[in-house]
Amino acid sequence: ATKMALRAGLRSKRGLTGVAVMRMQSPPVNSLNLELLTDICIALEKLEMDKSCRGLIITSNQPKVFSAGLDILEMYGKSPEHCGEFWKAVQEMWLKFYGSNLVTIAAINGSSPAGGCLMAMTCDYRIMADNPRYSIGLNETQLGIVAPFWFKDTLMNTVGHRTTEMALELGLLYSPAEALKIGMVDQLVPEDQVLTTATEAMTKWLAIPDHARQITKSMIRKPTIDKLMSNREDDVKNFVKFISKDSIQKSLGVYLEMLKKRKA
Ligand SMILES: CCCC/C=C/CC(=O)SCCNC(=O)CCNC(=O)[C@H](O)C(C)(C)COP(=O)(O)OP(=O)(O)OC[C@H]1O[C@@H](n2cnc3c(N)ncnc32)[C@H](O)[C@@H]1OP(=O)(O)O
Repeated sequence: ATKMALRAGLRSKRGLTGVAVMRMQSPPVNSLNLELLTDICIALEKLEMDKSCRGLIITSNQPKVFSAGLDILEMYGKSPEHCGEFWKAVQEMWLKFYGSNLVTIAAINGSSPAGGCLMAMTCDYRIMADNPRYSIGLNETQLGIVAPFWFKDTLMNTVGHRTTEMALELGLLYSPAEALKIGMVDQLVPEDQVLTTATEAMTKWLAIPDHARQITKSMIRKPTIDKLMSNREDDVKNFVKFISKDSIQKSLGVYLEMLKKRKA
């Protein structure tokens, strides 16, 4: 099954060219498994190489959810080898998005916990549906797991030091209004206007000459990217060691059960 729809080189009625729209469609909740992560990375790599493409809007084709974050089933009851491969794919996704030369806009049309929030925060601009039922944030500690330093860095670069302490230690999930207040998202709009607003915002970003914007973006983000680049292998080892612990596996199992019970 295709996990993603991609429309590159989109020409809208308003004459916006060179903008791709990536719609995640991995039912039910766009949890980021190895397959979806790989598809996303390949698509982004192709767009980066396509000289006619200058911008990317990422959104969801699933109702009510942008992305449920990392697929817990990729980390629960799996071999250390599998966990290592999975983590490399998570790193790759982050590196590609955070370091992208394209203008990237997240059109967040549903809830976006943990890895979903991380993915949105790698973008240059975030527009979220103004629906109080939706939430966004890095809730890892609520699962009994610890977000790695580059999740923390991304959050810190987005909302600042003190807010990161509260958000990350408490594993807070924010309503769209709260997320706007702390700067986790940049704009709230009615649900049916998320994509059109993203297109409007894109026009503004594309008015800036690419080379000037790209060099500026790189200057701001490079130190954070370099930190992971020079620690990639250790980061994989740390993840595998941490996630393989009996106590952590037990926490993930309890959390998965809670998700199922909540549904019942
Ligand atoms: C150790 C180093 C750090 C590792 C870092 C990890 C970062 C992460 O991203 S961990 C993942 C954290 N994600 C979450 O906590 C989100 C959990 N999901 C939800 O809160 C909700 O599903 C939702 C708000 C996203 C959507 O709610 P909705 O009511 O529409 O759907 P549900 O009925 O809850 O879910 C449907 C179905 O999907 C399963 N599921 C949901 N999220 C995940 C997930 N992240 N991984 C795997 N599976 C997930 C859920 O259990 C349901 O399954 P069943 O239909 O089989 O019951």
